[in-house]
Amino acid sequence: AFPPDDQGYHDFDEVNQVLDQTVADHGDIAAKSSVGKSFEGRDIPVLKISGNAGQDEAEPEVLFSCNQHAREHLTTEMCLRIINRFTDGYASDPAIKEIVDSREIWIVPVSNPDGSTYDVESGEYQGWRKNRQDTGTDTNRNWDYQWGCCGGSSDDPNDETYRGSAPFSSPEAGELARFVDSRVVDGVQQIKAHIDFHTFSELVLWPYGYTDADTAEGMTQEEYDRFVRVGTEMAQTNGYTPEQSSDLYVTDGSVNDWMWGKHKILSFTFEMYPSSGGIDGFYPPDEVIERETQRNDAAVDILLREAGA
Ligand SMILES: NS(=O)(=O)N[C@@H](CCC(=O)O)C(=O)O
Ligand SMILES: [Zn+2]
Repeated sequence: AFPPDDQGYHDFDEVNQVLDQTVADHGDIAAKSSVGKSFEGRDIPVLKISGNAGQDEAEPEVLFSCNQHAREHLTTEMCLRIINRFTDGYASDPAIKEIVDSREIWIVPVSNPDGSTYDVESGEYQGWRKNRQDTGTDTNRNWDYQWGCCGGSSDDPNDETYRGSAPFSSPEAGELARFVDSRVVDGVQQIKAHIDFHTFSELVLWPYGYTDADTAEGMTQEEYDRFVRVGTEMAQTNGYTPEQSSDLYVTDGSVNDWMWGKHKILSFTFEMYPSSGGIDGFYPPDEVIERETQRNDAAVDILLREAGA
């Protein structure tokens, strides 16, 4: 459970209660399932939001994933904002209804349930980042694209950016990857766009992270220019800084590089509020949740529209 002053945040059990209530209230447009189990055996929930949610329809799909890093709890609230906005708004807002009826939206509010739970269960924040496998793996260095290639991760199990013993050695990354692989239908990946939400620094990041170069194998100038255009357009709505993720620092084995490198999914990382800070930057007071999640509503709509372009 979160500390008394931060009850506005949802712990893992509370997230599952929200998801179950959402399906109970909006069963025609919301369906809950699991992408698989975490290291400690927790089901990693995914909510699908779409008209006729029970059927796989030929509509562009978009994935929003949150809380890959345990202490980045504001991101879980970001995923819950997306869920509430597109379910509660469906009956009353024609623009919301239009989007939900023409897309299949997948939301994973807690990608790292073991780490997230560990970080808060004592009632005091642990500052934990990784999963809870042995000394912890940074799942955002564990994806099987250019894994460990380029000095963008660590081979030391005690480091915060430990890449794991092998690509997808962490069940959390491996299971989410398997879910995305499963969205290849008749040879075509149905998921067209993705945001992995992180905190903090207020940035919109696009691949590749493993190299400083704009273009590389699997990324033409035209494809890069599209990332820049869409990333810049989204950043103009939330006031974040748009840049290639390697402009921040080189990362290898990141989710964005895999989503694009393997599946050509237009995949971004958003670093949310605050823009700067120390360890306290990971723990903004719950009073900012509403403002800092609604801040991304327009960017989310841009990506949902772009998925059909
Ligand atoms: N959220 S964070 O860990 O401070 N930053 C992310 C940045 C991700 C990226 O550059 O692709 C990371 O290092 O995995
Ligand atoms: Zn992060």
